[in-house]
Amino acid sequence: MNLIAGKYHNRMVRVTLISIFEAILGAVPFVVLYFLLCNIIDHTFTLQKLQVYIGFIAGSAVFRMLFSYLSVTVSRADGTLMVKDLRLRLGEHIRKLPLGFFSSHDTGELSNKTLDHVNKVEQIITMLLPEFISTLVLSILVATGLFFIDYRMALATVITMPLALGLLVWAKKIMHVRGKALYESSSALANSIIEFVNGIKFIKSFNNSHQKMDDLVGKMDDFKKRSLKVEGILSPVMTLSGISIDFGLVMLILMGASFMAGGSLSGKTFIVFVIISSRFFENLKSLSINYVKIRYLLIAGQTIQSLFNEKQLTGNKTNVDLSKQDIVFDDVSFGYNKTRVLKSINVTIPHGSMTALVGPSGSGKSTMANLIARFYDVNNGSICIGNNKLEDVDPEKILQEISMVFQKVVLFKDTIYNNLRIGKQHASREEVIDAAKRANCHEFITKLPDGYDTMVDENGGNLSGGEQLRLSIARAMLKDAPIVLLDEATSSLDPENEFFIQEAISNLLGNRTVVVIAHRLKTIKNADKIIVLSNGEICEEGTHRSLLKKQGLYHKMWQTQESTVGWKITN
Ligand SMILES: Nc1ncnc2c1ncn2[C@@H]1O[C@H](COP(=O)(O)OP(=O)(O)OP(=O)(O)O)[C@@H](O)[C@H]1O
Repeated sequence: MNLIAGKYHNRMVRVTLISIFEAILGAVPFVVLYFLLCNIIDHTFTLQKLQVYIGFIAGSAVFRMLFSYLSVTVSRADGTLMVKDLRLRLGEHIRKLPLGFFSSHDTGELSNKTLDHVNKVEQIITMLLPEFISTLVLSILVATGLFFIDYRMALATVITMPLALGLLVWAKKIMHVRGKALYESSSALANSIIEFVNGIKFIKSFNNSHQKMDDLVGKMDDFKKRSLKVEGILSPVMTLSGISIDFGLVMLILMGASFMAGGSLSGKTFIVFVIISSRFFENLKSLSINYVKIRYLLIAGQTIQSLFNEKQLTGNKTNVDLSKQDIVFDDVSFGYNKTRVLKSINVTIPHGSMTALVGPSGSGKSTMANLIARFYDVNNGSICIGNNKLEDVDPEKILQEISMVFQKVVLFKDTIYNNLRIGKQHASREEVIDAAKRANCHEFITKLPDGYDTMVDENGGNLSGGEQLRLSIARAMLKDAPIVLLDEATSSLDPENEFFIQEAISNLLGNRTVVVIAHRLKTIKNADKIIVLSNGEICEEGTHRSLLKKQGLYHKMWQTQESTVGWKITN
């Protein structure tokens, strides 16, 4: 709970104290009721006493209302602050997790944890916990009072408690197992809904909507089944626990009657016990229901905690200069899982150069780029930029120094202008336009209905693939980072778009260190260095000419591409 409450931990103590005061005030009517009953039975009741009792009850009611108001407002306000802080901390934590975490966790699961589960924690903090504490303290106070009046009768009152407690422990266990499964089912359902909505275009294009809808209905059925299972088992247990609490009243009456028959209990004490205990039992029942609710919602807290337990990338060096430095792979091995994808990579990517990564599909080109951006940490060896081992550097610092142009461009539902400014948050309009011009975007942007203020549809639906790619290059220009990772993706473009993009890429080069993941060798013919990967190992490196001379894999790939497209080698 400490991790979840964060810096608002003390505020939880404040809410607890207010609830305790509220409970103490709640005990006043019980005490007054006790004296009133004694007076009535003893025939000592007077109007004066009645006025005092009414004064006490009214006074305690006013204070209780005040505390109750305080408890609600303070717990709501604190709860809202706490939940806001929790969401921010959770977001911040998730942001710093390695990319591998996201491949092994569904979007639905993550959105469920950050939205729904956090709401459940809020429900515990703002509503259930104050009420639970207040009822618990009140029950303890009343039980203590009853013990002072007559310990035998008090024992009779609580004699069925172990049974009720045992049932509650059982309910807790059921909650833990079935509740967890219910949460998992709800995450799976959320994930399917997100997948369905995001992929609707593809689903429709493959005429697959019925099958996907069936999957979705299946998940809904599973969720319904699990909910019913939880309810179906929990309801009888809770009812049984309620009955066992009520049974305490029967025990009380039976034992009271036997004590009275034996002459060791007065009729007055007997009546006091019967009346006060019936209120006491109601309290116990609400306590047990709240306990089960809290236990159920706490599973949400545990899932949030497990997210906090995920290991972030280490490294806190921020005061380092990563510009004008070589990138050095020293005996690097890496695998996303147990299978090794990169094996003993030793290579230097010289600063200010254009270095191309080439090789068959699946040979590890993108993986090498992922490691430079430190989306993952290496398993063996090290990657250094200058003298700085990446593992020691703050991951955010690394990302500040790197621009990335991926095949799959992410555009947000916002204006073109704001989409470009993601490269540099505080860029002026002039800077944005200048970058757009250098990335060959300006012309097509100015032809759009609202120019730079045109709204981009979600995922850039109203822009062509080539236009999206050029916007992505403009972003990188604006960011002006010393290292550029570029996934060359011009193969699917028409010649005009390809020309514009090649020109934009040339403008991006400058004196930056550019690492290009190349799919077509023609585009990287003039690279300063070409690294040829095969099956996770470097099999050749050099310039285009030297590699052709070697007559190795590069030569073979070049010939294959040449014969496919019909190019002529001009050197
Ligand atoms: N997130 C991931 N989790 C598990 N395995 C992965 C992941 N990403 C890539 N791989 C595997 O790692 C290997 C190398 O993939 P990588 O994307 O680096 O190759 P590539 O040379 O860039 O391929 P391509 O040219 O097709 O893009 C492949 O076998 C791939 O299946």
